[in-house]
Amino acid sequence: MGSVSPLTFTVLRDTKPEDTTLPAFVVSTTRGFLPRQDPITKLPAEFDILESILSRMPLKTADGSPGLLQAGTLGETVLIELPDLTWAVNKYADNLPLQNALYRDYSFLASAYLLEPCHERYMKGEEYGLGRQTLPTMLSLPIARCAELAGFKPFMEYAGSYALFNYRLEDPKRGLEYDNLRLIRAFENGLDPKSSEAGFVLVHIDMVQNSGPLVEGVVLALDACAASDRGAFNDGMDKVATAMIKVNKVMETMWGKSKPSDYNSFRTFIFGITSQSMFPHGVVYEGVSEEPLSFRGESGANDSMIPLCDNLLQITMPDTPLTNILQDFRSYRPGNHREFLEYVKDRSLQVALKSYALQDASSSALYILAMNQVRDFRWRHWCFTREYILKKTSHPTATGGSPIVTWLPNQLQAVIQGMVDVYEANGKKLGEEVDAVMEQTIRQREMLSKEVEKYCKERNVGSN
Ligand code: HEM
Ligand SMILES: N[C@@H](CC(=O)c1ccccc1NC=O)C(=O)O
Repeated sequence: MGSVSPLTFTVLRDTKPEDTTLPAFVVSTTRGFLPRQDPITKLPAEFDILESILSRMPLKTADGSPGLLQAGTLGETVLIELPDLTWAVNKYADNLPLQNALYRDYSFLASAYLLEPCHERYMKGEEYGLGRQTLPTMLSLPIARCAELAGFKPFMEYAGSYALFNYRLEDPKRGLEYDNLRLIRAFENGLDPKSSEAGFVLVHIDMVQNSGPLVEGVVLALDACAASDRGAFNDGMDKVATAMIKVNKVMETMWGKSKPSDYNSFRTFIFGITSQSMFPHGVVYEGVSEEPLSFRGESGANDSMIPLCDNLLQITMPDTPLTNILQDFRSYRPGNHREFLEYVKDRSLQVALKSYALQDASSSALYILAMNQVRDFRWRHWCFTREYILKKTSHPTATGGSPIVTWLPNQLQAVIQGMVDVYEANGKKLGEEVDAVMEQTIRQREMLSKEVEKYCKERNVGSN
């Protein structure tokens, strides 16, 4: 009676790269949230026509010549050339990493097909207007099938498609070094590795390649807390903060690798359906559903590193409609990522990680320093949003469908508040390093409030 059985979750140490019966995405201490093996680049021969359309698709193709999106002929090309290849998708049903590659490729084509008219208007300096409202069977049927097999919704996602399953190594021997990374698929100029589209995606890969030690730190902190092992707990928390320092350092390279002035042209193709003016009634997936369907678009909100930290550290978000969007985003990710995040959330509560940390001054300081990395990430992120989006476009919703001015600050203010609460609960006596961090944090809180107020006024939007 009374004892609660410990929750368990298996994090891979060996990613079993040759095993095609496991999904492409399984969390590990070595590759963290990256796929178990580098993404498949070459589809089986049955899909040659899909490959052909995708390689002709980008505004600028691999050989530098203008592609179908530049000519505005992608839609008609799909309708004329692409047969329904669902039978071929089924033929490879047992190979899950291959299904993931098919899902990536069909989702690129589906997004380009749906948003091509918006891109044309954007290039003429007009509003996005409406996208195509129907996905025809040669796209809807195979994407529904491979998405089901690979464990995704039938619309482009951050991990399974656009970002984390969209890189290849130019020289396999050099591994995941930034300069050795190339995109597999692109909408605009992304096949040129120096382009802003390539830089935008590849910086995400470069960050997530540091998530293995983050996962390791989280597992260590949880297990040590359960065993009341203070030394090991502090090591785990330190590992978490150190991994996030590295992630944040790489994040800073975004400014140089992807220019704010280039962002909005390839961005058109990564919008979703949910809460977007381009798809006011959803999209009809012909032959899949009588009712129109709606999915959120591409977003880093579907990355798993920050939700992992939120769940471990028990960061409390306010009870607002904005927080509901955050919860909804958590369903747009590989199944195993989702299960791991749920496990960490439940286990952290079960072992009362936060109160365990606050029972000891050194653990409290480490807890604040880990939170500080989450704050640092979200603050830089707010700066990105200001420079790449708010200063460049008045479109009110982000690609994932969240309100552009207020959503990110909802979470950033919550982290800041969490830090202030822990600092004050410790009588502000956690050493000089923490004092300096808190001084900066409180200054930032004021700056953020003022900025958000200014943008809300300018754009005539409420604060939540
Ligand atoms: C130029 C760079 C970036 C811009 C302009 C940008 C923009 C945005 C926007 C507007 C959102 C709101 C969500 C939505 O789509 O509705 C968002 C969410 C998010 N993005 Fe980014 N992002 C950038 C880079 C990154 C990078 C490099 C990462 C790293 C993984 C990232 C991770 C996230 C996360 C975790 C969220 C959810 C925020 C939260 O939980 O508070 N973003 N991003
Ligand atoms: N929500 C962002 C885009 C975005 O979030 C994103 C999209 C694809 C891949 C990574 C992303 N990273 C950042 O959040 C936007 O509205 O532009």
